[in-house]
Amino acid sequence: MLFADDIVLVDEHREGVNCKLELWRQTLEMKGFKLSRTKNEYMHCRFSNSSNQSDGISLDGVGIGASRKFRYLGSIVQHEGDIEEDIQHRIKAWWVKWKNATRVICDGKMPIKLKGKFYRTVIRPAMLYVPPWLMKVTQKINEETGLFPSPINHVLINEYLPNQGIMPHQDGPAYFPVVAILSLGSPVVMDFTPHSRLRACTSTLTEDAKEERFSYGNIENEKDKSSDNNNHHPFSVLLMPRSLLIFEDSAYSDYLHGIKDSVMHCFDGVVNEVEVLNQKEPDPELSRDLKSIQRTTNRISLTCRLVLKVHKNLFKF
Ligand SMILES: O=C(O)CCC(=O)C(=O)O
Ligand SMILES: [Fe+2]
Repeated sequence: MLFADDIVLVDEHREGVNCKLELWRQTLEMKGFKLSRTKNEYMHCRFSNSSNQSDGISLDGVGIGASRKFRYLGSIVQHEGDIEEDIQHRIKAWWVKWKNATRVICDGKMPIKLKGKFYRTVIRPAMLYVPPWLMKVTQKINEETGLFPSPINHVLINEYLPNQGIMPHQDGPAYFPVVAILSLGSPVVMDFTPHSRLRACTSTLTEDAKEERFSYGNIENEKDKSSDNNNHHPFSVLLMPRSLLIFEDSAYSDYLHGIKDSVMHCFDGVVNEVEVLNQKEPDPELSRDLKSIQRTTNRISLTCRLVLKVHKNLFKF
């Protein structure tokens, strides 16, 4: 039995697709093939956000089902032109491969020499390899921002459960001081708090501020330790899905950034609040009235940075 898959018929108009489909059907049937009515689907793309709707596509007079996305040659194409699902899918596939590879390295029974060989031939090339889809993302960030002096060479991919965040921290001197964070999945609020060396008096803690310090659990949150007298005030940013946050200069060197370990995030007073309230299609996890987010799905972030110096023999077995 012969089987053909992954065929896409494209046209600007519904009539065009219907004609092409009919031609395909007739040609295939002449050669003894059959087009499956259940497996074929059509997708109407709205890349230009135009509102005209398709009336549907039919095969031999019978309508076929509509789809909002499809997989073609390994890529997921979405009807509104987004690439979010594609990226999430590729990250998941990569994680599975990575976990399998690290299982070998962590295997106590494996001789150290063999581990070294496995590291050099499998792990290290995988770590230094930037897949083309990710390269496209980092190149676009480089080109659009013009903030990195050379190509981004480090992307950290984090996945957060709905109650997970990241403790307040600084990214440190190993990186060029510009960070670009691409967010996918659940929206969250990222808090920026001035570094303690920039706060004048720590003895004037207010009760509110003391409470804030412990709101991250047992990690000391330095937020509001004192209201500093040098223009370094805490602030927060709402990170919506598919948004790109870039910070540099004093936001990099003078502030800690963190995300609360909580399923509920309040976005009242975030620096980009207006942008959120103006959104045409609000995120289902976000309540405009309560100015809060109820995190129900995972969040994936791609933190893109430039490592200034890569040590060749960082790990040696
Ligand atoms: O996941 C994020 O949005 C932040 C990650 C981060 O700050 C880091 O990895 O240094
Ligand atoms: Fe960070």
